[in-house]
Amino acid sequence: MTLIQVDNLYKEFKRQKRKDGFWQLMKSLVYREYEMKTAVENISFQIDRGEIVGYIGPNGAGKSTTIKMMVGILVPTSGQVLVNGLVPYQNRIENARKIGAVFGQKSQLWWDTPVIESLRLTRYMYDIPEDRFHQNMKLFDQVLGLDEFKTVAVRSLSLGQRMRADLCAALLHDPDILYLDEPTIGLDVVVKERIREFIKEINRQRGTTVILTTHDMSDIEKLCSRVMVVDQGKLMYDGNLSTLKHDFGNMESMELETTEPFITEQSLVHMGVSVNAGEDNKTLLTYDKNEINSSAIMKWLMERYTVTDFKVKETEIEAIIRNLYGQFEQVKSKRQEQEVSLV
Ligand SMILES: Nc1ncnc2c1ncn2[C@@H]1O[C@H](COP(=O)(O)OP(=O)(O)OP(=O)(O)O)[C@@H](O)[C@H]1O
Repeated sequence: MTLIQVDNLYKEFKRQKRKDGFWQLMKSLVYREYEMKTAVENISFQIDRGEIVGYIGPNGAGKSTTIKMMVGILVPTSGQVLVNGLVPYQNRIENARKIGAVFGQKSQLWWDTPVIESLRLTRYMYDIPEDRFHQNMKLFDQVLGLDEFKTVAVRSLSLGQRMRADLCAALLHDPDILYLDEPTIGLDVVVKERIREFIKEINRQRGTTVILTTHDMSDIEKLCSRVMVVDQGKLMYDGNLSTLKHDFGNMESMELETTEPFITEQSLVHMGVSVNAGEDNKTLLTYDKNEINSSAIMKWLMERYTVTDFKVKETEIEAIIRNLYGQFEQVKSKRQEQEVSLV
């Protein structure tokens, strides 16, 4: 069932033109010139109830602008967003009752107030029944370990504790949708894991729909079945992680250890394998697995070396994403060609 419907969403900002040089800068203090910046360009998608969607892209791609339009903070220049059947910016209060949001570094809690008091104030604001508040607090204690710091003032919390407290505040009123902007940024691995587990648990238990932006690809791998990639305001990819990996993660590497030092031979380079020799007879071979498979490389190796250890590794999602921006158009046109030839 569709919960969020986005059609041809477009947002542009008017901003002051940047000038280089001292005199140009002085002039711009008197004569202001403006330019339009397109942040989101005709994006369309649907999100169903219960999905966990990763919304990713490089800095300045338009992620936050899209989320702000879904939350109702920003009004689109054109196009439409419907969340739970409501236009968010026209129904901000009603929409706010059904959503929870955690925006990276900004806390929604009262800075000088102990966490528990902040959460009680949130309860009051959303008119949450007393028993529901206690049930939720029990779950948050169990999964996020709130007890550790709930009497501490928000200003004295560590980043990880504050993020955990913010998540509780965002979920206290049982929202249908949880928007998370960089939920694990700056956290240590243990807290990251705890937060990911919590998000999964909430999604599993309550069917909460989660939309998250992140630069941490482990968040995507561990949480999201669906990924949307935005670049320069345009939606470049919308699909599952395995298709993304298949289309863009074609590089594989082989770590190997030999008894003798490895010598790069032209025949291997001609096979399309790049060689990176390390210390202690350890070598890293990298190749496109759509062009050559690991058994062919292994056969080549066995004929020349005594291999004492080897490990084949798929490209990590981080490397895929790094290589991916810019490659979209190629894959899109390849797909279109395939579709045309199938017709
Ligand atoms: N209020 C604003 N006024 C002018 N330009 C803006 C405004 N907000 C965003 N932009 C511009 O719109 C573009 C998209 O910004 P946005 O914050 O949505 O990107 P993002 O993908 O969230 O980036 P990041 O990963 O760095 O948070 C950027 O070029 C940004 O400079």
